[in-house]
Amino acid sequence: MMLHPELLRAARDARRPLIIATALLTGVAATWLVQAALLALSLSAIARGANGELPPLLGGVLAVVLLRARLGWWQRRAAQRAGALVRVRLRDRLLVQLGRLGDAHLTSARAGAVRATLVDGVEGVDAYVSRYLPQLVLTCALPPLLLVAVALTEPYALLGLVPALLLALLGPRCWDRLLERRGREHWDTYEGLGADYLEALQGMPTLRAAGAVPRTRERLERRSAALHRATVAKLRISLVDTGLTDLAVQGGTVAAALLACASATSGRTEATGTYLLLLLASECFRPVRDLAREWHAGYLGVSAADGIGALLRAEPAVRDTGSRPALSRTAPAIRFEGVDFGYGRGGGRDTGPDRGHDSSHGALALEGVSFTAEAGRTTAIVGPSGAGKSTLLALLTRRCEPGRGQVTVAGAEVAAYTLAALRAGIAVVSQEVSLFHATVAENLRLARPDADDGELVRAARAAGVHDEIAALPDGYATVLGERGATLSGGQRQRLALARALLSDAPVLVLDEATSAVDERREARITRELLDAAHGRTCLVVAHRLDAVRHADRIVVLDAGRVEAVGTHDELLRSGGTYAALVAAGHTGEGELVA
Ligand SMILES: Nc1ncnc2c1ncn2[C@@H]1O[C@H](COP(=O)(O)OP(=O)(O)OP(=O)(O)O)[C@@H](O)[C@H]1O
Repeated sequence: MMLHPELLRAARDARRPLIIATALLTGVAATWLVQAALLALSLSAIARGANGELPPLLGGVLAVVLLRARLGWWQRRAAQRAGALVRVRLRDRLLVQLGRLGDAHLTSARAGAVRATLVDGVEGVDAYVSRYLPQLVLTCALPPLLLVAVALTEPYALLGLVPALLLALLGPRCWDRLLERRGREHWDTYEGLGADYLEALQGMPTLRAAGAVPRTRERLERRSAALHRATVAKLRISLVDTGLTDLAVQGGTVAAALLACASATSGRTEATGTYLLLLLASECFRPVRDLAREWHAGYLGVSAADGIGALLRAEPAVRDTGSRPALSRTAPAIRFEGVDFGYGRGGGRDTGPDRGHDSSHGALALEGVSFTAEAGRTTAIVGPSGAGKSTLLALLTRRCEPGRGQVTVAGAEVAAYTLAALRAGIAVVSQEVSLFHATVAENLRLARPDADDGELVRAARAAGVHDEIAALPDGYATVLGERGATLSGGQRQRLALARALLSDAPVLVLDEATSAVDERREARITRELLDAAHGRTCLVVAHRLDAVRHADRIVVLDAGRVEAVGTHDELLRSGGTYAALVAAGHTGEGELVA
């Protein structure tokens, strides 16, 4: 009898169908009792030789059986409705929460573990709520009433029934803690195995290339064996639990039968009373037996409940406390003013759990960063690897908060906007492209569902991918494989660029968005893109400096600080990091750049 607060909270989503399911279950239990009474009367009639009484009694039994079948069908339907409601609402809440937590959470949690919680965990909660809970209510309510009925027939029978019922209900509670622990271990192992499998499948090309497939297979086999052990350990406890319940049920029924016989031979009960006593004693244990069965169905829900609760209560890295509903449609200026940021805990502004920290906790990723990306212009950010370019973009889209200083868009601090408004106003294309198993056109229209075909083509042309789309078997109606697997890396990136161009966002951020495009095309695509994005404020981080030399302004970052700001020619003239980076690029060391 395990009650988990998280599961009870989930049950509130389906209060009405659950009440109906429980009421119908009570109706089913009532039919067993009526059947027991009718059978007792029938047996008594047979014993007395009153065969004439049998037809109506047996007809009654038949009617009760039919009624039970009907009630059982309704009950299952109500329970399924309750379960479906719980599943849908819980998954909705989890998905909303995952959206709130953002990608920062998904970098710390493993995708396979989140999948297990969302799919298998929620299925377990359904079984717990729709099957176990109604049965639990019935088990708590019915046996005490039946004991009263038994006491009225033959009080001595309680001597066998009460201890057996207490043992059946309370005995397994001794194992609850152990069972809970084993359940959690089992769930953790299950989640871990799911995450390992997903990771191995997604990383199969890399594993193959590295010749690591056999090693990975061995690791997965070890994980599978660990899951097997965890399952057996859990089952062992569970079987002790079930065994104890069965023992108490069988023992109690036998004790009740013996006491019923004793009271019949001593003349304390008539034939009808004796038969009734025997049948009622058996009915006392029916809910207990059914509860044990439903427990096994709902057990997964109890194991997953902690993980579900933790996910629902997790705090996002940044809080969505802003109230500005949208970025203006005109291109805004973006300003970084004295921004410090460090990864890790402590320090910084206290607006959420993942703040930039003070320098006492280690090196800052950004320190005193100040510059302006002017409205409607293109600003490039360059610097060696680890200089802080991606961190800067993460602060702009509020995936983290500055420890000191501020980032403003159109004069308002980024925290003043709602997260949805801020992110809708900034179209980001990064190195990692998300494409979905859908047509090319559907993938493009994610950014703007109402875009017409002409707009799709214009965006695709600007991103340098139109000709390749047109050459696909069904052109824009070609279905892409999962994650765009049927395209090359460069094609995927250019599709993502076309998608960003389609969006109405007044700010366009290209974070190494052309890294998979060959060098010859990169500069041309970047130029055409920026032409197409004309009128928007563009921030560009690019690996190869040829791609950003035409930017209106170039901000040079080095070790988290702004080293210089200027045009390509100005920066070349002044020497420094930029000139060194360009020189390195020209001597074939371009990969060190940006
Ligand atoms: N999630 C993180 N946790 C801890 N440190 C991080 C994290 N992300 C980045 N860093 C550190 O912050 C610093 C700046 O990283 P950032 O990714 O912003 O650099 P970058 O200029 O974009 O580098 P690259 O050109 O290689 O992508 C680096 O020292 C990096 O190791």
